[in-house]
Amino acid sequence: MQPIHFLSRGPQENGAARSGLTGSPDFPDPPAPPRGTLRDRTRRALRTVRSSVRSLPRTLRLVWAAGPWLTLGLGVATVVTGLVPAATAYLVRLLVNTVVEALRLRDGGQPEQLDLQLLAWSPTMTPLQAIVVLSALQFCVFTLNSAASAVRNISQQLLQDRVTIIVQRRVMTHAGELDLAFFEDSRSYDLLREAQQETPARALTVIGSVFGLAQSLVTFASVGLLLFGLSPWVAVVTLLAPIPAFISDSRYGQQVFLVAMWASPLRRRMEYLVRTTTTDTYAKEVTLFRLTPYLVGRFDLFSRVFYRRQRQVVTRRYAAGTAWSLITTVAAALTFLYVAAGAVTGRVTLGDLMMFTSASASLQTAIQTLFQSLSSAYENNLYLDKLDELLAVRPTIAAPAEPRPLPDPVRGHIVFDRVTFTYPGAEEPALREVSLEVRAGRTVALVGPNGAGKSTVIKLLCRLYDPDSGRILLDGVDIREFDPVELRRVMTAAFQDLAAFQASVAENIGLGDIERIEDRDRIERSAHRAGATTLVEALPQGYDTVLGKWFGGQELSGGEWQKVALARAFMRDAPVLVLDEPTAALDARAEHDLFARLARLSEGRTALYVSHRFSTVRQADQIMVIDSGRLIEQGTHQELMGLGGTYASLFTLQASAYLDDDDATPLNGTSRSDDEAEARA
Ligand SMILES: Nc1ncnc2c1ncn2[C@@H]1O[C@H](COP(=O)(O)OP(=O)(O)OP(=O)(O)O)[C@@H](O)[C@H]1O
Repeated sequence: MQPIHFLSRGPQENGAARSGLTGSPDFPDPPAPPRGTLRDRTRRALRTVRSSVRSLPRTLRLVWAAGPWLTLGLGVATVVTGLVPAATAYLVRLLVNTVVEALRLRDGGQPEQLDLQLLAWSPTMTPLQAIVVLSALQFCVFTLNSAASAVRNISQQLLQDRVTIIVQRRVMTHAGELDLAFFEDSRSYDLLREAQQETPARALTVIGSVFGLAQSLVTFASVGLLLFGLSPWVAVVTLLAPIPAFISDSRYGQQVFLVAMWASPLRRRMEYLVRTTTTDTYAKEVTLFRLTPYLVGRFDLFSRVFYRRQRQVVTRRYAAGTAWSLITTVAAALTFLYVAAGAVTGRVTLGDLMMFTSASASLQTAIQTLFQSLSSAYENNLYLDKLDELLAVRPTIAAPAEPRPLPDPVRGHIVFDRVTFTYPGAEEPALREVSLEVRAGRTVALVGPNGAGKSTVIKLLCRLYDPDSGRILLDGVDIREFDPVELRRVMTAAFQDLAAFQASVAENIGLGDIERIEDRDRIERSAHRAGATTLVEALPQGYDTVLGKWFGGQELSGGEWQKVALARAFMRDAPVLVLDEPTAALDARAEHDLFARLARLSEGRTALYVSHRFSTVRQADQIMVIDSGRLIEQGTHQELMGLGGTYASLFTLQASAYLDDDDATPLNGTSRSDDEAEARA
């Protein structure tokens, strides 16, 4: 996996306090962007502009991919609404000048050349007629503006939904290609959360800022031109006045983002606490142990720290913004004074003054929107970077350039050749120099104390991870030479921490071979092999019964879910069957029945299973005992009992739990094994 550079661990991630429940909510200041001199700030503001402008094509590509027609609609509406302020201001000028002329004529003045370029085609037009035409034009402009606003709102809203869908879809598809290791790393979890939750929520602001930028640019250019015609320096002052506010805002925009990233671990804890009090899996214990007040208390603790920080940044940002925008207000007042004075001395007409009033107000708004959009585009850009960062994470377990075709048929001969493996971030290897051989068609049981490395063997075999050293061979070929997708096609598995899909029984089983999800015969056969037929038949709608509470379905017991998951594993015609404690929740009879039939069920497949129940383990063709990441014993039940080692002691320990204490054989198992056997018994 590529290193994730940005996501520095928050303070809670360091040291001992990594628990989601305990630990200090100490939340030192996030890194503040350096204050620097005015020059530094200006440079930073320019960087913001450059970065925002550079990000535009990417954002536009995203929006375009979401809906080309909607984007076009939004584009046209943006240009139209962008031109409206200039058109309105210009019409106001013509209208006021015409009214002044009409009043002059009424008072007996001589007709003057009306400054009505628009009406030049009809020099004979009276002022009254001109007023009617201008009012009609004004009406057209307003109507056009309303229509354009409607188009803009519709396309913006729809585009927002489309962008959200597209981003979520991309994240889903990409997450499906990533390694298991990615999901087991808390930093990746943050990245995934940012990309998946923040980015779609940013869709509105992304679109808003891009098109807001475009609209204000159009207004800026058209109104700027009008003002320039009136007085160049008025235009320049009006255009430059909002820049200080922008420089201030670009600093805070960056800080808001930094705070959000810094608070990510904190928010993850808050989300976790919400989940513990609102999710069914926790409900029993939370109620029984009366944990809610404690959990809510923890939530309060984290949320206070989070909120305090947010409040600080948000207030500072907007207070500073308002203070700086005073400069803009002062400049606006001065220019207004100048133009008004010009109207009194006759340097400009009354129409010019009205046009200036209307135009400068629109220009101020346009420039502010322009700068805000730049800041916001910059901020959104940082969030979109998160999405890109996620999409750039490549699985380390990828197909080789020229994958080797799988043997046809796959026999299922498995060899671990001095395999050592350490989990990412772990200090000790989970497996050390493990060498083992499972001959094709055999049923092999992996046993050993908790944390011994049994599941790790299974994960490596399914190529969810790659070993640090050593090789894993399938039918004599290193599994890294195959395409992992092809490799997993020849394996089927059931795990203890099974996936309970909120779907019908048939679908839950059919997902084991997605191409045959409609094949009811096969689904029923798989259920039969897993010993789930009686269970399914007792359900109200049989195979069509929806399971799980999410969508109002029927809840199953742990063991019943396991039977369904087992049936799913049997759906696939895979030569290698892997069962990682899939029977821990089954009752003794169900498990016994399953393993008694396993050899037949596996139908010549290689079956590798992990179990802590020695009564079933003994039926395996071969038993491998793993302890502390090493293979320490292997053989049949008889051979291992004869050996009198760990297996024999664990077996005897478990058997003795069913007998009187007096009958129990003295043991020499490790203390971990003792705990485990006690728990299992
Ligand atoms: N995702 C992981 N990241 C880091 N360490 C892990 C991870 N999964 C397991 N380990 C560690 O690797 C070691 C072997 O774990 P493994 O799950 O293979 O044990 P196991 O024999 O299957 O145990 P159990 O009987 O409890 O299921 C343990 O010390 C465990 O803490």
